[in-house]
Amino acid sequence: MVVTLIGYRGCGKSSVGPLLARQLGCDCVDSDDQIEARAGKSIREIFATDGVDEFRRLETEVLTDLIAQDNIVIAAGGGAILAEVNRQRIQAAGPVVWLRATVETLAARICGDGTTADRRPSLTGKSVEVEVAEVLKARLPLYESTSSIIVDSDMATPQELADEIFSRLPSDAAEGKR
Ligand SMILES: Nc1ncnc2c1ncn2[C@@H]1O[C@H](COP(=O)(O)OP(=O)(O)O)[C@@H](O)[C@H]1O
Ligand SMILES: O=C(O)C1=C[C@@H](OP(=O)(O)O)[C@@H](O)[C@H](O)C1
Ligand SMILES: [Mg+2]
Repeated sequence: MVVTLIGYRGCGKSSVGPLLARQLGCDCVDSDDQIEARAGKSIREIFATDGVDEFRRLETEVLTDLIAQDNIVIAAGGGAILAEVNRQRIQAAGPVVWLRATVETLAARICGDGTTADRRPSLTGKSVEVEVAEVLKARLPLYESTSSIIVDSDMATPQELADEIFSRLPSDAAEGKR
């Protein structure tokens, strides 16, 4: 059973993932942690030194390895759905959960998150509000079409979201089978 959490930066994938994994009795792995560990540098440094294409290559490599593990919740990065190969692999592996949120919520959470600096280099060079609005608009069809479960993250706590996702997973996923 592989459950993958997708959604825009700040929607709460990294916060909800460990809570959901606890309920499922499995581990949660954050793909950004794995990418940084493999590269030996922060995501900001990867973007600056190696470029965004190298970051996306590492992201595909990490996701592929994580999916090969059984019994795992994957907190994906917000751009994981950009590559078709990633979309196909996470869909084939099990339930894909989109944590949907408004531009206002996402911008507020990104700006209020102390880890943003190293983990979330600018994607466009524009202000956070403008970037979220533009990039989210472009990605919305991919989040929607890739997900099998959608939860609204604006008004709920991470624990409430984990509870909702757990209750909506196919029963075989909750039993540790795919
Ligand atoms: N449901 C929520 N309600 C309020 N704040 C949240 C919620 N989920 C996440 N946050 C906060 O938003 C910021 C980004 O969360 P994070 O889990 O890192 O998102 P993602 O991994 O999707 O980018 C963090 O500061 C986190 O504490
Ligand atoms: O949306 C994106 O393109 C990205 C999202 C980030 O992860 P979070 O969604 O966990 O912030 C991280 O993978 C990187 O900065 C790229
Ligand atoms: Mg994250």
